[in-house]
Amino acid sequence: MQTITQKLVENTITKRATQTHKGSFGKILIVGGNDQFGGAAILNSSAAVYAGCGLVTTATHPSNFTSLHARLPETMVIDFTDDQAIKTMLNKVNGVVIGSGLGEDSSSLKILKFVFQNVQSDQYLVIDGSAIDLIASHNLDLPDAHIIFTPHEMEWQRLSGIPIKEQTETNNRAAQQKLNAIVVLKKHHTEIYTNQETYQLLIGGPEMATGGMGDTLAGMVGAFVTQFTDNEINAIMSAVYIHSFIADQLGKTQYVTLPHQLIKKIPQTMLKFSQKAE
Ligand SMILES: NC(=O)C1=CN([C@@H]2O[C@H](COP(=O)(O)OP(=O)(O)OC[C@H]3O[C@@H](n4cnc5c(N)ncnc54)[C@H](OP(=O)(O)O)[C@@H]3O)[C@@H](O)[C@H]2O)[C@@H](O)CC1
Ligand SMILES: Nc1ncnc2c1ncn2[C@@H]1O[C@H](COP(=O)(O)OP(=O)(O)O)[C@@H](O)[C@H]1O
Ligand SMILES: [Mg+2]
Repeated sequence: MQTITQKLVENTITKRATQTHKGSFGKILIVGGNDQFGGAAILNSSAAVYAGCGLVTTATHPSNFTSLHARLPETMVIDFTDDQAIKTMLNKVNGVVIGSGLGEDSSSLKILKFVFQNVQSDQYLVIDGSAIDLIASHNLDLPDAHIIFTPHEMEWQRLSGIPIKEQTETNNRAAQQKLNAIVVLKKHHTEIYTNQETYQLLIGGPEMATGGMGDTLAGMVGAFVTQFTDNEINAIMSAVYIHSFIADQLGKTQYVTLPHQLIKKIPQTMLKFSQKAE
């Protein structure tokens, strides 16, 4: 298992070129946040915007529109049951983040299936939270896309069938190969399984154990893979590293670190890393 190093992150978060515009830094569609879990959509979307994604559109339950806009005027919104609006957005974006707070009822399942039917093979597809559980419980086929799963240990148990106590590198790798997707297995010392290699995060800690912390990471991963397109694996590792790096910094003066506080620190942390590249 290889360690994710600070050097890798410094070399991934490069200085922005001047001859660019918002379309140069990724366009993503976030699909999540039902009427119970609106906070997940807010955290997903905020993390993506603060992590530098050029254009973010959030497909969510309409009851979340006002609170989302009040917290994050930078995002655009659509009703997540509006198939035509979703289809139009899927023709414009280069990445999708689906599942945080999506819920698991029949409406959530319909939305997930519709996105799977319409996502394009060259798009990044980050699958988190409820979407992972829906795939597991309904045995859904995966679409042709650049798929990145972000399960916590229980979600991974549901998806892979491997009980948490048996989630060894060998067992996890076998399940990852079957899925043929990148797996970010979130836990203390998160592990990332790619087709070639396993990477481990050695930073982060229990100050991060607050609901919404994974929703935040999913938004960051979406923003990084669509923005730092030279190397998708380095982009994912950088998102995972910076997420925990900020939490550790905040953890020096706070007993717990809240997802919305972490999100606010993303831009200044990215600047610091971008100034250190060789
Ligand atoms: N503000 C919002 O809108 C929020 C919305 N959210 C959304 O809610 C949806 C449901 O997601 P979820 O993660 O809350 O529920 P679920 O998948 O049942 O997992 C919990 C079960 O797994 C177990 N467990 C074992 N190991 C674990 C581990 N390493 N990490 C975590 N859990 C672990 C755990 O064990 P226990 O706590 O009982 O010891 C428990 O039995 C999802 O769409 C998500 O995006 C949340 O983000 C919260 C903020
Ligand atoms: N004790 C811990 N040590 C390190 N990281 C942790 C710890 N507890 C939680 N985290 C991190 O917080 C995030 C939690 O993700 P998740 O359970 O999906 O949250 P949520 O669904 O509530 O947003 C993961 O990135 C996980 O690695
Ligand atoms: Mg989660």
